Amino acid sequence: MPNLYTDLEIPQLKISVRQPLGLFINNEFCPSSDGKTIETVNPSTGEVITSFQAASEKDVDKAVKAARDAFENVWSKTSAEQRGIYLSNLLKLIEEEQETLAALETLDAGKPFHSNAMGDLAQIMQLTRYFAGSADKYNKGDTIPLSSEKFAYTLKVPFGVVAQIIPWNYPLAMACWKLQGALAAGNTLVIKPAENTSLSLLYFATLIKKAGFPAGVVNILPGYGMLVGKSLASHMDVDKISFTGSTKVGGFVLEASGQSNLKDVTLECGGKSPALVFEDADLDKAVDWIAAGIFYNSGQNCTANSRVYVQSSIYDKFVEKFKEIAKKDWDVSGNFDPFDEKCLVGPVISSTQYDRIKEFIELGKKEEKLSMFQTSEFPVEQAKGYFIPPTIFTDVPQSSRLLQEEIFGPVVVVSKFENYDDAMKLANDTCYGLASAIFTGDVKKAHMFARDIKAGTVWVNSSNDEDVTVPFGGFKMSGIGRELGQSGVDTYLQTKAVHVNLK
Ligand SMILES: NC(=O)C1=CN([C@@H]2O[C@H](COP(=O)(O)OP(=O)(O)OC[C@H]3O[C@@H](n4cnc5c(N)ncnc54)[C@H](O)[C@@H]3O)[C@@H](O)[C@H]2O)C=CC1
Ligand code: BAL
Repeated sequence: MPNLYTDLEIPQLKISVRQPLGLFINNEFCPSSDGKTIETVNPSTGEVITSFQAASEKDVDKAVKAARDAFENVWSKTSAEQRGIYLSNLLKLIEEEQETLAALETLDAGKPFHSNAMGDLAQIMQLTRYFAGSADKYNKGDTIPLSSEKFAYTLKVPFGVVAQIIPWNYPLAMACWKLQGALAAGNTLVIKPAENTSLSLLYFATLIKKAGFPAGVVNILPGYGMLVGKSLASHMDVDKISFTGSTKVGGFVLEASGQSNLKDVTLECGGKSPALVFEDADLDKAVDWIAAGIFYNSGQNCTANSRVYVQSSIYDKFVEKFKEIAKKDWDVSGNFDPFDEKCLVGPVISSTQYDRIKEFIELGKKEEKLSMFQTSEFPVEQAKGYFIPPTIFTDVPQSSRLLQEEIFGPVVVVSKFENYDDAMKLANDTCYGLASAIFTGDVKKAHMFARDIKAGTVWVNSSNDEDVTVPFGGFKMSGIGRELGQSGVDTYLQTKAVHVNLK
């Protein structure tokens, strides 16, 4: 029998974590059926932390069956109020264990503990509170009068077994964006964390069990995307799938649904979100928001404002201030321990992502010969892990690959525009439509922008300050469907129409 737990020491916080390493099926940790494991690496040091069990197709069948049995026999008979009570129990446990959960995010995903990791936990607690309260509120249908002898009503019913595929940039937060709403709506779940960030969700499984959720309601299957993710997407007994990750894999998930049982699909995919700065904006505030909107989480945000367009009259001033703030507030140099309070920009997630981002930087510098500023020397000689200094490319043409493709790192492109029409044309010229931001003192221009931009989220005089009560999702190739807010429950419910004949 393989070891299904290990003790992880985190000396910076003086804590030791009893870390589960198995698949979580029917409220028990178990080994994978074929004995395969995956090593997970600390991105701030490049060192292996531990290895965990990697699910096989057989394990996928086992987890889906557990979820199906739990749905048919227990969860579909559990009242909405009781579902809310389980979620409230979970909230209490998350509150008690927030430091441990955040520490695992720092260890496994490299997130600066005090800012990013604890920030993720704050959001997770808020959304768990929100969805606990929503379990008995958003599952109501309508009555539709038809004639004196006929009426119809609608029932909002859960799909049944829902699969969820999670990315590595917000391992626990993205899982919770999906998990809590789906449970509030009355579904049972099989969740696959990303292969490089599975530890926090496996630890979270222990809280699911302690909170009292019946066996089989939540099943967690660490493993490879090409195997576990693919098998869930094409599984004949999964009723709905929700995915967050690259647009390319989102397409595969949609295709797998079409080739199997037409399961309902929600996709949260990539982005190349624009931020527009007009000459009537408060420039200092715009610079602060835009720097945070690209450099927070080392730029690994689907909504990162990775394209910045600035009105030509203030362009030079903006660029000067932007470089200053990047250097002052977001530099990587000097602190490579994400548990240290002074570390604000952590490493990127993996050597693969590091190499990918480095290639983009080389492309901009050498092939496209763009003007580039970095807050410190790159490669960062003193760092063992995957640290990339904030990088700003200026005067970038619209055709540049750096401006069109999602880089998913602390790399931003800045360009000029002359007037509103010019700016809108540039801002909408992309296959993505996830988020957008405008900085202006003119309220009319702000509302025109909200009308004209093709994006699922619009920020007026701010950026990347999402709230769990507000729906989130993309236009165009950024996704299908919405999460968070009431949509976070609605997306896990389907409508049944009942026609009643009184004659
Ligand atoms: N929108 C977002 O939040 C995210 C966007 N990305 C984008 O994707 C790029 C590449 O990162 P990757 O790790 O390769 O992203 P990815 O899209 O491959 O990974 C996301 C999740 O999908 C799973 N997956 C992979 N192949 C699958 C398949 N065939 N069927 C079902 N599930 C599958 C992975 O195991 C992981 O859990 C990033 O540079 C970034 O541009 C990555 C992560 C999150
Ligand atoms: N900001 C949370 C969504 C994402 O970046 O993946």
